[in-house]
Amino acid sequence: MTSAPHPPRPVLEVTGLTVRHGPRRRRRTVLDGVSLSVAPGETLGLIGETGSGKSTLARAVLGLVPVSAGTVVVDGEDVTGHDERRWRALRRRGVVQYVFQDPLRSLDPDLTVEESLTEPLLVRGVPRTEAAARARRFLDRVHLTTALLGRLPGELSGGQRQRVAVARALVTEPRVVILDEPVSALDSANRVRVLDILGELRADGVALVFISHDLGSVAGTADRVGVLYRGELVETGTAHAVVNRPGHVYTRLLVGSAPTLRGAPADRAERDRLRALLHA
Ligand SMILES: Nc1ncnc2c1ncn2[C@@H]1O[C@H](COP(=O)(O)OP(=O)(O)OP(=O)(O)O)[C@@H](O)[C@H]1O
Repeated sequence: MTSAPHPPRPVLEVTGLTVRHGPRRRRRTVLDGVSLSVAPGETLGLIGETGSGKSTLARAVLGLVPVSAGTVVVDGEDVTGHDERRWRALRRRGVVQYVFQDPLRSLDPDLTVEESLTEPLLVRGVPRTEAAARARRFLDRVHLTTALLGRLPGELSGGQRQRVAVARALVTEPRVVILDEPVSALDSANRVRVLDILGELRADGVALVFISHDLGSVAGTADRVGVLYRGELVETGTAHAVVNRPGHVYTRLLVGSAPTLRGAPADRAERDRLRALLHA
């Protein structure tokens, strides 16, 4: 008798994550008991309106904001109680990487593309020739030519810059890459290109957390979608299920407001009804 294969161990496991901001008497809960997990090669889309806590969740996973309760386990390592020294060591190993909405935040304006791509490797002790070879390989991975290696970020188009930022996140061969609104600053042609590249990464076994306020960008790329609403994860499911059978009122409103997702958008009266329910 053959036993069923074990599901792969998640590379990111967040359990009951709670983040509160502000001084004690005016403390606000920004994330409230959020639990999620991402498997190798899986893309989790995280959507929510502005202020719902998406960036806070990403920052908490990266040790950039203090966690009030809950745990974060990255590649089997509980990082919740890590001090700054252990975080630095983890970041240096490049296990988790972060790509910002604005690639100029991910890239040093004074470093050439080649320097941006080799720097994370050189600090880890990778020999220069190997780092240079890897930089070329990952530039190719994001469909850019080596002719760009000598350019500064300011000498690239927005779409090229974002692809360099993705390549830089990938050179350390991370287990998890968190992309915070990676396509929202791009025009539609570049948006499609970057989304295609993210789709291709799945085959490499990299786990992606793709954060966006736009369900339309996420639904085509993500295997599963989580919906954050006012700091709570109100819904998770396959992209197909969330789009076709949204459970939470907020998700129904999101789906109803995105005409390209399911043919016709919900009519105005239906959207007004859902909005009224949300704010009741
Ligand atoms: N350091 C902080 N101190 C106090 N409040 C904060 C802090 N950082 C974020 N917040 C608040 O936490 C809430 C969630 O913010 P967050 O940036 O995570 O939202 P978001 O979903 O990423 O929004 P956006 O889509 O606009 O980037 C917001 O109300 C924000 O004002």
